[in-house]
Amino acid sequence: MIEFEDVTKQYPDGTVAVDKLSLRIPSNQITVFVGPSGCGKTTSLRMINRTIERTGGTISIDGEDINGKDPVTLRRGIGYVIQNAGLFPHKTVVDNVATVPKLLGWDKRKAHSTAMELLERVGLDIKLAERYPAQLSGGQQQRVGVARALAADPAVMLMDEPFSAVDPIVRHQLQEELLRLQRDIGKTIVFVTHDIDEAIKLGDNVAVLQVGGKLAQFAPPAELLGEPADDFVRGFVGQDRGYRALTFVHPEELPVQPVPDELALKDGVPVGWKNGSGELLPLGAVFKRGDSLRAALDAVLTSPTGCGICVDDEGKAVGVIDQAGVAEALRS
Ligand SMILES: Nc1ncnc2c1ncn2[C@@H]1O[C@H](COP(=O)(O)OP(=O)(O)OP(=O)(O)O)[C@@H](O)[C@H]1O
Repeated sequence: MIEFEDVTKQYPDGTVAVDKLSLRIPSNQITVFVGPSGCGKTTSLRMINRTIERTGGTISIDGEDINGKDPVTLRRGIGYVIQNAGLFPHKTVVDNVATVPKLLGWDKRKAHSTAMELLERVGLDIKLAERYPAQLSGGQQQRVGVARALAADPAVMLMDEPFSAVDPIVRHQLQEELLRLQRDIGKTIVFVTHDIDEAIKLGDNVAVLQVGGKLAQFAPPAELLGEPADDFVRGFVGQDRGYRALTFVHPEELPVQPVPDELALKDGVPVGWKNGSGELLPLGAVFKRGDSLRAALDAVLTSPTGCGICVDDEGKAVGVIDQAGVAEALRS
C-alpha cells in the first residue's frame, strides 16, 4: 500500500500544487488520479518516486517512509512510464528495455532474454526489437515504454498520461493490453489521466482531484458514477454517467433470443443482416455472454435491425437481444 498523509507540495514560486492530500493506494490494483489540467496529478505522482520532493506530510510504501530511502534505490523499485514513452533514441528497442537490468548488474544475456520476453508480453512484434524508437509508431513506442518500466520487476508502476499522445483506436488497444497485462502481473499501478473515461475503464479506484491538489473523491468507478460526492465530481464525471454506469452492470443472464433466420452466418460467425431483397446489411457492434449491459445496449443501438448479437469466445453467434430485452435486464 502507498499512503499519502497530509502531503503538500508548494513550489518555490509559492504555487501550492498539492494541498494536504491524504489517501491510501491499495497494493496490486490500478489507482487512477484524474482531474482537470493543473490540479496536481503529475506532482502527486512524481512525489512517489521523489522526482519531485514534497514540502509537507509523509508518503510511505508498505509502511516505510520513502524519505528514509535513498532516492536512487527507491526509483529502482518503481517503474515509470510517461507520455511519448521517453525512450533512449540512440538505443535499439531491446536495449532500451534491457537498460535497467544491466544497471542492476544482470549479465548481458539474461538482460537481453528478459527484455525479449517482456516485449512479447506487452504485445510488441519481436521483429521490431532491433529497431530504433524513431522507427516505431507512437503506440509501439508506448508498449516499449511499458516493457522498459517492467524490466526490473518493480512492485510499483507510475504511469503519467502514457496513452495521451496516440489516436483513439490505438489508445483503446493499449488500455485493453494494460488490463490484460495487469491480470497477470498484479502490480500496484498509479495512473494519471485527465480523461474520465480512461479513469473509469482502467481504475480499480479513482481519485478525483480538484485544482490545488485537493481530493474531491476517492472511490471505485461504479461508486463515482453512482454517487458523486459533490457538484464538482458530478460535473467532472459528466452528463451521461447513468449510461456509463451500465459498464458495471453484469447481469448473470441476459434474456437472449435464438439466432433469427435474417442473420447471415459463415461457419457460425455473423457476417451481415439479410434484407428483403437478399442484400446484406452491415453488422453493428456485437457483445459476449457475461459482457456488461452497456456492451449489450451498444450492440442494440448500432444494429440496423435493432437486434444486438451475442457471440461466444470464437465469435460465433449464440443469440440476439432487442431493446425490450435490455430494458428487462435493466429492471431486474
Ligand atoms: N516547477 C514548477 N514550478 C511552479 N509551479 C509548478 C511547477 N510544476 C508545476 N507547477 C504548477 O503546479 C500545479 C500542478 O501541476 P501538475 O503538473 O501537477 O498538474 P497536472 O494536474 O498534472 O496538470 P496537467 O493535466 O495539465 O498535466 C499547476 O498549477 C502548475 O502550474
